[in-house]
Amino acid sequence: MAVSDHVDFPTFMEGVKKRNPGQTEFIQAVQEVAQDIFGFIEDKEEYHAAQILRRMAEPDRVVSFRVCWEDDNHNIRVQRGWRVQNNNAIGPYKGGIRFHPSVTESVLKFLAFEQTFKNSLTGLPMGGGKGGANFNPKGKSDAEVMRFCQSFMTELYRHIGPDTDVPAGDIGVGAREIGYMFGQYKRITNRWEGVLTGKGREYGGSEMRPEATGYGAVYFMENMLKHKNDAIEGKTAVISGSGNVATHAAEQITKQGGKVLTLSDSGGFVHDPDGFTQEKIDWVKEHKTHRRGRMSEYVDEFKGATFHEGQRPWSVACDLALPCATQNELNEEEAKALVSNGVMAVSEGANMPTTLDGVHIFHDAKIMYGPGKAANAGGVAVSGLEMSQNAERISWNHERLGQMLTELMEGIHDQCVEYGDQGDGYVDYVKGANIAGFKKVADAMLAYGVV
Ligand SMILES: NC(=O)C1=CN([C@@H]2O[C@H](COP(=O)(O)OP(=O)(O)OC[C@H]3O[C@@H](n4cnc5c(N)ncnc54)[C@H](O)[C@@H]3O)[C@@H](O)[C@H]2O)C=CC1
Ligand SMILES: O=C(O)CCC(=O)C(=O)O
Repeated sequence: MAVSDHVDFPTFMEGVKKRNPGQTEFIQAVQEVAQDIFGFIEDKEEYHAAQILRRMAEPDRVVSFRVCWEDDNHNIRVQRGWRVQNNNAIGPYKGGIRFHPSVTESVLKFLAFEQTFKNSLTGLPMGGGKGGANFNPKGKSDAEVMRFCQSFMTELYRHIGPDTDVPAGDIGVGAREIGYMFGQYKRITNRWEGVLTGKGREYGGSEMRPEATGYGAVYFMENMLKHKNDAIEGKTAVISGSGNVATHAAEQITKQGGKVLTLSDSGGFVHDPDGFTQEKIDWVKEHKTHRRGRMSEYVDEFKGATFHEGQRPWSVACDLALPCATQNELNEEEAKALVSNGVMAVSEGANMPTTLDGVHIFHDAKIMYGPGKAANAGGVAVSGLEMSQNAERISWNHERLGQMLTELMEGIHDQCVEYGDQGDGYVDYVKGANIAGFKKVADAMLAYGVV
């Protein structure tokens, strides 16, 4: 193979910006990974010569399609759907589907890129993908959501399959939406196969999948603390979001003897100084998932709590922080506030919730900082186990899956330490996750030659 010119990091990023104009989230995600990978491959000519990072930052394909549906008033609505298939070097494309008005091609490309590294870290055979639509399920009836999901799957089904691409849930896509989409896939193809994960338990879903991302993010936090001979018990935690990831993270912090002080939604955050008990968390789950209500209503139900309209929770003093809502929800100023209030550790349940400037603040302060691609990998890991169970036509019990999740998160933590230990007692978990995730995918790509 010819020896290539070594492109340096700034030149590489110039190219990424030029080829992806205006795709700020995608550029941000690539930059965060590339700065570590350039250090790692500096003396490794084979990765340069084969243009591995350049190829990883160019999705295998981006499918975009029209999603047409009829609302309850018989108006015809038109939305745009996408599936980004980023990389399948180590297994079928795998990653969630997001329904939210903020969805763009840039957002889905960043998520599919991140997913490639995350899935590699799990050690399971899964490539990276992500999909979604700029559809807002908020305020829609069940019948409207069903018609949208059916229309979305009527196009998506031809691009996916149990050995090709296996989507799952993400923001705005939970058990209800997965049910409607799986039903439509089965109806069109006349095949019952494990083409989606996060399914209901009655029809092939896995035990522990609903809990896996939030619990996993707390297990990652637990592992970071354990590495420093510390524990969650007795610590206060600030959590953003109030969806699947946030409520399960809150539940697991509480189970381990921590005190959760906040939860939030796009309207603002609730501060409950008495802590979110299991009873309160169950109320939030029911309120958000079934009544589809707002967090502001929490203070009518539980006295002593306050609602902070239009604000995010990072100014509340805490030992632990878990951003579990969405991308770029924790900026430089907010990171500074957390650090000056004495935060010890951050574990990201959401994907890329901290801006690049915010990440620098955490690094400079040398606090324990677990990036999403490592800390929230428990969800996709249990999805991988759902695929295995579906393929074997078996189902494992809650206890067994709980044990497997615990071990998977410990394994991910240990890989981060292996590649991120700075030798002075500080572990750069971002660097560790980026390099460990990169290496497996890169080596598989090298094995395939130029494809
Ligand atoms: N569901 C899963 O298994 C996984 C989810 N994630 C990530 O976790 C995050 C949350 O996802 P889920 O809990 O599944 O979604 P969800 O739809 O269950 O909940 C999303 C939560 O984020 C809040 N939110 C959305 N936009 C917001 C904004 N602009 N400001 C403040 N809050 C906002 C919503 O109110 C809601 O509480 C996302 O970043 C997602 O990509 C990561 C790994 C797996
Ligand atoms: O379970 C899955 O396949 C998707 C999980 C996901 O979208 C994520 O890890 O961000």
